[in-house]
Amino acid sequence: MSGSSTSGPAAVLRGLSAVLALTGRSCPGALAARVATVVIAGTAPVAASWLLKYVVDSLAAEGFRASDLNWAAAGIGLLTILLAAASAVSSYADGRIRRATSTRAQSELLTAVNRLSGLSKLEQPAFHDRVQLAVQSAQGAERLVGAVLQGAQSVLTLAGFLTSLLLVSPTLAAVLVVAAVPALFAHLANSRHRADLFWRTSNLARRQIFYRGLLTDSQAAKEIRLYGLGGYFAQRMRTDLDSINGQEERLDRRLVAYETALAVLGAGVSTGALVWGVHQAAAHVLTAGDVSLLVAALAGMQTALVGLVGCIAQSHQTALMFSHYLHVVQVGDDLPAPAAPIAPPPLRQGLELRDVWFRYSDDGPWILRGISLFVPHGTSLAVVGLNGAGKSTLVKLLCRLYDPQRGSIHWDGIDIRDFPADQLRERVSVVFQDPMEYDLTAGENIGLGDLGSLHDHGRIRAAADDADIHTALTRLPQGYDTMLSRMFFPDDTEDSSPGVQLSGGQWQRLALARALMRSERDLMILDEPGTGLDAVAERHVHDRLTSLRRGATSILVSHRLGTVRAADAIVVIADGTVREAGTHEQLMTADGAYAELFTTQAQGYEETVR
Ligand SMILES: Nc1ncnc2c1ncn2[C@@H]1O[C@H](COP(=O)(O)OP(=O)(O)OP(=O)(O)O)[C@@H](O)[C@H]1O
Repeated sequence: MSGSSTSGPAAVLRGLSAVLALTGRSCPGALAARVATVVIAGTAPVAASWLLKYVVDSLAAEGFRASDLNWAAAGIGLLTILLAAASAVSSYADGRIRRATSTRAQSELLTAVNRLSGLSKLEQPAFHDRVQLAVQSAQGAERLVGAVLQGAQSVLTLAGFLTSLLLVSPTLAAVLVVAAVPALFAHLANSRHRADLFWRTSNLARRQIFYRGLLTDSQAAKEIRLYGLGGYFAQRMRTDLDSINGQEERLDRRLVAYETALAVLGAGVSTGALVWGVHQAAAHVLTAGDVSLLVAALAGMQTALVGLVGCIAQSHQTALMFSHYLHVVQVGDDLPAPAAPIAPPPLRQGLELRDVWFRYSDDGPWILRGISLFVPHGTSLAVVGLNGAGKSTLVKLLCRLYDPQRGSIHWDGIDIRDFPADQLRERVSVVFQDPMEYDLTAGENIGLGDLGSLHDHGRIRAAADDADIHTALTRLPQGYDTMLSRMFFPDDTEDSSPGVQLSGGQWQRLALARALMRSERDLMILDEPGTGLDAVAERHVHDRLTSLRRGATSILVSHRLGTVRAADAIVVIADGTVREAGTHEQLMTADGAYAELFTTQAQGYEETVR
């Protein structure tokens, strides 16, 4: 991050105005109430000190009558009541602002992240850091509002006391203002350093959260214990924390020197002013009331100045941090939107890849190097190849989670970049190689495949049947309503017993059922749907999928060559290119890479059986 572009005054002002606008949108009523309390709390101390001066001068005057002071005493009492009420109202309004602003900021942030159509931004570590800082600043947005309001209150108090002091002694007022200038700049510099430090250490902070997650995650616990990795990861977390703490410590140490010097300067100025005031009163240049006003102004101005400097520093720092939030909510989509978007039509001719080249980053290796192939409508294509050949990458390109750098993918002859990505995905059903395991009920885990049918028990059950998981789900304690989580309880139930966990193969079948909620879509893509299934389940699921895919356009990625031989066409991907293509029989006759893979697998089975 360049320091100048994101930590200059322009960035601070951008952050400030964005947070105030956000608060205005989130809770205008509470903000208005809080502004009213600022006016009361900012001006009441000044008004009280003038009333006090009047009382003291009256007491010292000849022929003073106690009844003359009744209104002044009542005024001081009223101000005290007003201040107390303002304090209570401001606590309440602050609570509302905190809840509304933080909720709105976080929801706008997540909406922005979710607007990214592709995966590439989310896979960049720097963007990750920004999102993490943005989440922190979204949660702390209300602190910035609080600091700005507190600052405004201090400005009002300062202005009031400054005017009062100007009436007593313009020189003294000028000395007090000049004494505050170094404090202001020191705090501003400090907050800029702090914001830079946050950014510099965000990678370390993210990593130590990762280690902490590993050490407390039940999924990771097996390997961590088996390989004895606990101490190792704890040590790495410690090293990262030490590094962050070391950098913070150095900054804090610099601050001690600053703050001591500033406190001594402030105390010196106040003491000098007081001594001067007493001498002036002794010489009858100032009245006793003037001295009481001077004492109140000195105390009030010191407090307001410290408050103002603190608020500026805090809002400066928080506003700079807020630039990360603004960066994320304003981030452009990682997939270019089509200039003239077309709604994807039902697939009728087929899907075609024309000389597709792809790599994950500009300086990374090419993963796909000129892939060309055609999947006619209503046929099945199987994709096979060694680990890392680029099969899953191809699947992700077909879903437009990335765009190829060269070449194009066509849906009935139309470049898929001309479709809005979400509309293309509406026409596709996919089981990814690493499907999600949602901490939700079994029924929801399936229904999520088609949100519109989330509560359609008939369809959910049919999909579970097709994925051969229905019977297992009915045996769960609450059937389809069983929570598949050890962390959360189901909503809207009295039941607070923890949910259950499924086996790896059962989760895999659940993911398959989720995809089958969309089985009527134009294109079905299955990336290793058999991983984790036992032999009986695999046979069963495979037969079911074969019949479901019949007449539909489908792409199946699999290492189990027994399951791909029925496909209408098979391609072998190697080194990012199509090494071979044809039917099972053609490829076996060609005696090339496919035949070698197939024979090796078949021999493995035969040897096992023997
Ligand atoms: N998000 C990513 N960022 C960078 N490189 C990636 C990413 N995903 C995959 N790769 C790289 O792309 C190459 C192809 O990966 P891909 O997952 O497409 O292979 P695959 O053929 O599906 O392998 P497997 O049979 O093991 O599932 C690998 O070298 C992998 O390291």
